[in-house]
Amino acid sequence: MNVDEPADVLVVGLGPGGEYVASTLAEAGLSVVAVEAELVGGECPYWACVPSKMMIRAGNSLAEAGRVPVLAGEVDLTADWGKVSTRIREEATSHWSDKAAADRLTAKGARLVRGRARLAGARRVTVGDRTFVASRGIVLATGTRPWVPPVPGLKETPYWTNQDAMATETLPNSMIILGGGAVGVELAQVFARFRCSVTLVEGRDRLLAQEEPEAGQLAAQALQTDGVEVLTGVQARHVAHDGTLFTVQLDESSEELRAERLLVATGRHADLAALAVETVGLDPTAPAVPTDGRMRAPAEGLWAVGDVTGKGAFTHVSMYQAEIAVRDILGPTGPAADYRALPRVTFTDPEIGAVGLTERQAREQGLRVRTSVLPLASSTRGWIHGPGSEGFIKLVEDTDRGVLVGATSAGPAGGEVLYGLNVAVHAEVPVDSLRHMIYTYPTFHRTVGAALGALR
Ligand SMILES: Cc1cc2nc3c(=O)[nH]c(=O)nc-3n(C[C@H](O)[C@H](O)[C@H](O)COP(=O)(O)OP(=O)(O)OC[C@H]3O[C@@H](n4cnc5c(N)ncnc54)[C@H](O)[C@@H]3O)c2cc1C
Ligand SMILES: NC(=O)c1ccc[n+]([C@@H]2O[C@H](COP(=O)([O-])OP(=O)(O)OC[C@H]3O[C@@H](n4cnc5c(N)ncnc54)[C@H](O)[C@@H]3O)[C@@H](O)[C@H]2O)c1
Repeated sequence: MNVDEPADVLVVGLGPGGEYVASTLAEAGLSVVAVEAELVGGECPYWACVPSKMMIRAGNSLAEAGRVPVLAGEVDLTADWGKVSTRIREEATSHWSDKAAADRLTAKGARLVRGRARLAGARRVTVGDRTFVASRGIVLATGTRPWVPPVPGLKETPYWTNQDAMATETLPNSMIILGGGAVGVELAQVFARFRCSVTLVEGRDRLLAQEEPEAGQLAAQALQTDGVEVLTGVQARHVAHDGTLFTVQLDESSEELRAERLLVATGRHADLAALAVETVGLDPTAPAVPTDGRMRAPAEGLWAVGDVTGKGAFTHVSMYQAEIAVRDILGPTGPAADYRALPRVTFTDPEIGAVGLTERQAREQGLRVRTSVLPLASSTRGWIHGPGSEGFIKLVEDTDRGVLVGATSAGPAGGEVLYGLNVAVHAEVPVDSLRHMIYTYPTFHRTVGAALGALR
């Protein structure tokens, strides 16, 4: 007969959020059982942020070299994907081994259990035929999986998800990407820069649909400059694979796309049914685990952090929430989770950084707003920079309070320029104060000063 195995805290899923919670609580002396079905570290280091940003760094170096003839002379350029895939295999993922991460976790005192966990009532979890019981509670940090749309034929084909794209040692000559969110646009640009012929299909009327319309337009222009065919406002109606090529039929047209590979980047979903959340009274069909400001879920002894909470599928959100959950468990508690100044960066070239609300979201919330949009090219730094200086600063001000509630900084280093805007939105720095700040000359971020003056 199996005996219940006790712990203070059970952590289910060891992506960035779960790993932080498990190791910090163990280091603080709690008895922690940490359960992981795949790799300790989760999506980010092996299949997502880190390898994709390595690809982007490589693609950007090609693009920058391509700008040399305008600025500095001649280059003889040969793109070699082997260098990228070797770096991902050897430097980033150690051949997709989590030994270092697992050792780091257990060295801090957590007990690592490998397997897929299911909830089994309050404070109870099963992994295979073992049952664990937590005296303090359970932290769910199980992330999301790719969401594959119900397009007829698609499921029967050998389509790629982000995992295949990160692991590939060779690039196809041609690729269709379904989905023009962050994954789709970042990878479309990388692959195109490595001479793959890419068609990007986005069902909504613009790329990066959750961001400002100007951001989507800029991303589309940048991709087209790199040779990507960008199709927006169209859905795949049927997908087939003949053993060599994919065929994608689009709606409202007789056009058929053909390519060697098909990457599905149509979003992600949390599988709450697989976690048996109904055993603790939660809805297994919900898109996310609901959480309060302390990352507590509405069930006894249950916390959730990361993508599974649906508060923003970003590693920095997961880490932020993990810290709040740890503080709630160990004490003393600090400020509650606050997503007003949620920053995000799409790492295309130009980078598209954004924080807080878009203009539309602000207006939908009933705020009286003033906005401004200024192109970087009109600034001294943009003009000096020359090729590759595309971008803009957009600001959204709540005029009643005189503070910025949202901003976008797109351009070279747009993700770094975002930092100042992130502080302004988070700390509610008065616009009047920002307007009288000194902005370094000649920087890209100096356009923020000009955009503040242009708020209408
Ligand atoms: C291609 C791509 C690029 C990205 N780039 C960025 C970026 O540049 N910046 C950024 O901030 N974000 C990026 N993201 C998003 C980022 O990867 C996620 O937000 C982040 O990984 C979420 O972390 P998490 O803590 O929720 O756990 P995850 O990383 O999702 O890991 C969850 C873990 O839980 C495990 N698990 C699930 N169910 C169970 C179970 N029942 N039992 C045991 N274990 C289980 C899984 O095996 C997994 O290891 C990117 C995503 C993709 C797909
Ligand atoms: N730089 C970063 O921080 C970064 C990079 C990559 C991913 N991420 C995170 O990962 C998550 C997943 O990214 P994603 O790009 O897969 O999802 P997403 O939800 O951001 O975008 C998916 C896109 O696919 C489109 N789509 C859905 N069904 C479609 C269909 N049948 N045909 C054509 N288009 C369709 C949607 O309209 C949407 O624009 C994001 O939420 C993001 O937070 C972050």
